[in-house]
Amino acid sequence: MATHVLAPFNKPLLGELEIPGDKSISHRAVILGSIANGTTKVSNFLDGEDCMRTVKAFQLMGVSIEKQESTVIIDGKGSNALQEPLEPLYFGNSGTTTRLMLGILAGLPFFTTVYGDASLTERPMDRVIDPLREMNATIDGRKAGSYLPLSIKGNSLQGITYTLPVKSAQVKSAILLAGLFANGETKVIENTPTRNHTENMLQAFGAAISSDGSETTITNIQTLTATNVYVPGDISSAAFFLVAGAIVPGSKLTLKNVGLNQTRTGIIDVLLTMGADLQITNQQVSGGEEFGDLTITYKELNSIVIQGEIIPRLIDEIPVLALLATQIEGTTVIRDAEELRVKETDRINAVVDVLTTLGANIEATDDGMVIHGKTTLTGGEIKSYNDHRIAMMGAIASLIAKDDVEIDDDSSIYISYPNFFEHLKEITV
Ligand SMILES: O=C(O)C1=C[C@@H](OP(=O)(O)O)[C@@H](O)[C@H](O)C1
Ligand SMILES: C=C(OP(=O)(O)O)C(=O)O
Repeated sequence: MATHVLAPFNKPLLGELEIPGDKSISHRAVILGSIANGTTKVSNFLDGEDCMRTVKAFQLMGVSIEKQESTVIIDGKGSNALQEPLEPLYFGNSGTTTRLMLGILAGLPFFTTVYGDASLTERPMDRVIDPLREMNATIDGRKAGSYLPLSIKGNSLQGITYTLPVKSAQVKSAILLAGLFANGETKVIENTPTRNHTENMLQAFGAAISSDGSETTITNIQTLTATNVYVPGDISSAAFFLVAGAIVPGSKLTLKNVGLNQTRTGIIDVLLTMGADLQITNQQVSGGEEFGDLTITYKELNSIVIQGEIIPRLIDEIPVLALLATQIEGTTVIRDAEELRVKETDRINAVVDVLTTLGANIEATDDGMVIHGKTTLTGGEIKSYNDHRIAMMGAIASLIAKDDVEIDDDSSIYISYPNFFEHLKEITV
């Protein structure tokens, strides 16, 4: 537990940052590299706690995975070479590890038990377990198999057609990964598009997958072929510094090599609709994933309503977008974001609590929040709720606060952005 006191800064933020690798893509690179045949080299891998849970899980199943700084080398020998782990798999705080691994473990011919920390233990897993059971998976656990700890007895799986009842890329991914081991065709239909990194990476590893953006179909081809993966910077991490640049007068920040996959760029659309001065340069593509440099220059913004299809494209950015809204004249409304209630904490309540403590005018609704700006933020003692995105939102708020902001515990930040405070220091000199 590490308390962190941040003094107000209130001077322009200037500089250039290389944002660490994307968390979602890093998880998927380890998963597919571990079940493929051949050597997968993953560069710019996110060395965060969550992604290391995925690495450790495969190491316990006998896969050789070596890490040299931000490069990870996976010696894949195909899914048949995976071994029954001798101990329960610990997934820490990582929802992505848990849900994607359930899709893999359901089709492997051995027994596994999985568990997590207090937060993960309260997050719903029935959203993944229900469709996997339809595919003939044998999964059991607490509350009729809806919550961790869980046990999984690998089975021969059957393909299904499944329409997602929740807007979740983790659920979609779990079903598609199980589809790699299933007989026949597995089809996932989503009414609102969610991040498509699993589909892109399965394609890059040679899977038999096709997608029109709302219907994705996969068939079992027995083997995936290793390929090298470059992980672009995580736009969900870049979001903290995009907002920092947008709320501190006089700032100009460039964020290099940030992932620009269209299913993730909701924050860019929101900033542009609000009238931000945001430039995108050096656009490139690798492994089906777009990336480029983002430059944000401070400018007064307009309040807007954020709702509907854009929500899954910025779901993890909502805490810091709420902070942004406190610095905009008028009322910003966020709707259709009920998924925030089942993240690392109930992020609607956590955001409202933290920003209210700092003097903002913000109300929670069932599926979002309403923020009336512009308010001067005071300092104060805030709770991080053990949630990395809440802790980082609080740290960014301190830049414009009138007094010190004390975060009760900043250790969760290692989950997704281990060098966050170094970056904050770099631009506040
Ligand atoms: O698939 C992924 O990598 C993720 C999907 C999202 O969760 P849901 O699928 O639960 O919406 C997101 O919030 C999470 O940080 C990462
Ligand atoms: C929700 C998140 O991650 P996960 O679901 O993997 O715990 C997140 O990183 O904001």
